[in-house]
Amino acid sequence: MAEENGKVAFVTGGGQGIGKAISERLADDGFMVAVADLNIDTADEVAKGINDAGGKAIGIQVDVSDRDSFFKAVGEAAETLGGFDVLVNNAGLGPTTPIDTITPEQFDKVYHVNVAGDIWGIQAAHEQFKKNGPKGGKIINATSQAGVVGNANLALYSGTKFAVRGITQVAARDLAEENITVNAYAPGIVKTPMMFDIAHQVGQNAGKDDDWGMQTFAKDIALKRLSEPEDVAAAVSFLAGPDSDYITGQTIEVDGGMQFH
Ligand SMILES: NC(=O)C1=CN([C@@H]2O[C@H](COP(=O)(O)OP(=O)(O)OC[C@H]3O[C@@H](n4cnc5c(N)ncnc54)[C@H](O)[C@@H]3O)[C@@H](O)[C@H]2O)C=CC1
Ligand SMILES: CC(=O)C(C)=O
Repeated sequence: MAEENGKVAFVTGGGQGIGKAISERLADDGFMVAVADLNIDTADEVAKGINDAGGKAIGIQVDVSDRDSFFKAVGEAAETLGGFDVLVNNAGLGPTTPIDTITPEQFDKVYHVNVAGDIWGIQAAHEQFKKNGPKGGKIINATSQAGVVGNANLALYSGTKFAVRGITQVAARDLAEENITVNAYAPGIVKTPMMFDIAHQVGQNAGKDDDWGMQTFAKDIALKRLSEPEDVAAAVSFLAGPDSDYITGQTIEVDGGMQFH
């Protein structure tokens, strides 16, 4: 663990997968971390692991799709940890949705979590950053390689992740005067419960097993290995730290070389 840097980071979806790795990495970097998740048990467990390792973290329950819940959780984190410097809008839903199967209910649910959730988070963080004066703050949003190039059978998910890149660019312009940077990370095929669910459905739909589903996504990775959550956390560490102070409105692709621009 690095020495505490006196800054507070709030990570949504911090209870598992990529969000867990980000929470642990930012704690290693010296941040006090609010591990925020719909599932308070996993959030508390991740926070406990960080505290046991010598860092400082709290678990907080949040439903990112609910604006009041997001504001309440961010307010609680700022009060308990003594400030607010970085928001990682990481929570997301990734259903497999062949185009004709998408229902209005599914559309509402996925857009409320993946898109509205990011907007509520930006608003709640902005309210706190105003108290920081010229110090500003950093907002980091999760998009995906599927938000850079449309992926088969992921119309709903890909659409939300394209929207996240648009919101990132606009918020970067809107908040720049207050020294608030807004960037995004676009993971590739990461070994998490979300990706294993997608691989399972793709394999099952093709009459194949889960490994075939995963390899279907993995075949275009230039570096020829699937991503660990820690690969993504390393890029978020850069975006949360001072070395990225002159970068805003950008999406960093952390996909082992799937999409090139
Ligand atoms: N796993 C992958 O291969 C990729 C993931 N991503 C993105 O990275 C982010 C994290 O993904 P994973 O770790 O794979 O997902 P995951 O499904 O393994 O974990 C997501 C976490 O978010 C939490 N969550 C879900 N709905 C929530 C809500 N309404 N409010 C608060 N928390 C909620 C869940 O409880 C869970 O702990 C997502 O935005 C995802 O779209 C992007 C590209 C690839
Ligand atoms: C889940 C995801 O973001 C993919 C397949 O890129």
